[in-house]
Amino acid sequence: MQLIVKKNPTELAKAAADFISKRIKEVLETKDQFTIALSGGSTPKALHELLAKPPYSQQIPWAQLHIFWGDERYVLIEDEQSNAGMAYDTLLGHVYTPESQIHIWRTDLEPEAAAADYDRVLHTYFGDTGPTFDLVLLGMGDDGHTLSLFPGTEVIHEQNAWTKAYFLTKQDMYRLTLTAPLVNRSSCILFLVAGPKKAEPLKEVLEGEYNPDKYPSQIIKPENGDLVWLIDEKAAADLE
Ligand SMILES: O=C1O[C@H](COP(=O)(O)O)[C@@H](O)[C@H](O)[C@H]1O
Repeated sequence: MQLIVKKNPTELAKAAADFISKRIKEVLETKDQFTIALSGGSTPKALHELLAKPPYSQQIPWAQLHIFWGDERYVLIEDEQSNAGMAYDTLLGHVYTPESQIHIWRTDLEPEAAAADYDRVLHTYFGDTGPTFDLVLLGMGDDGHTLSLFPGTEVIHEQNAWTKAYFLTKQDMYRLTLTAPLVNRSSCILFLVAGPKKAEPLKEVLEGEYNPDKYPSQIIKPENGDLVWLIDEKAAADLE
């Protein structure tokens, strides 16, 4: 595991953009498509806005990317809470990746059907065995959640399914999420974490006892891939 601390959210976004750009370049030297899973929430917005501009908008071969999402809120894409909607507004609307390579969760279907549809899309793309994403971008919520794996939910311990839909009582909303077994088969996982509200959960996730029911981000441990935590100084404040 690699831990990189940057001064503030602006430097964090720049470091993430450099990391992603370099990773894409390296992987595309050996194959012709790059698969990335995006995250939602507020932290990735600055990263997206940076990637949407030169030099990243020009140096990244966007047409060779296959874009997925690690999780989604069960709202239509037009809703301001939509992770896919946010990514279109801040990034995908400004670069060219063919629509057929942008794999959104079908929140126009019933929740279970949307999860089944995404499972089918993933199995069609990756097959049933072997490594999955070239890069998964993850965030961590103030409560230690990542993806839509929230504290105290059964989905944290899912062993088989690649996707899940479930009703998250505390948010009064369905959530759609990839599961840990799928994400942990990725070649690289990059957490982006910023701000003072993340300091306490981050300390517990990285230095506390293993208790993924309370801090679900602990369940993310790539089987063979790289795990990188890119964080800002405020989020790092409580670390030893
Ligand atoms: O709800 C979500 O939150 C997490 C963390 O978001 P942040 O706003 O604290 O950065 C995010 O990773 C996840 O994709 C999203 O659905």
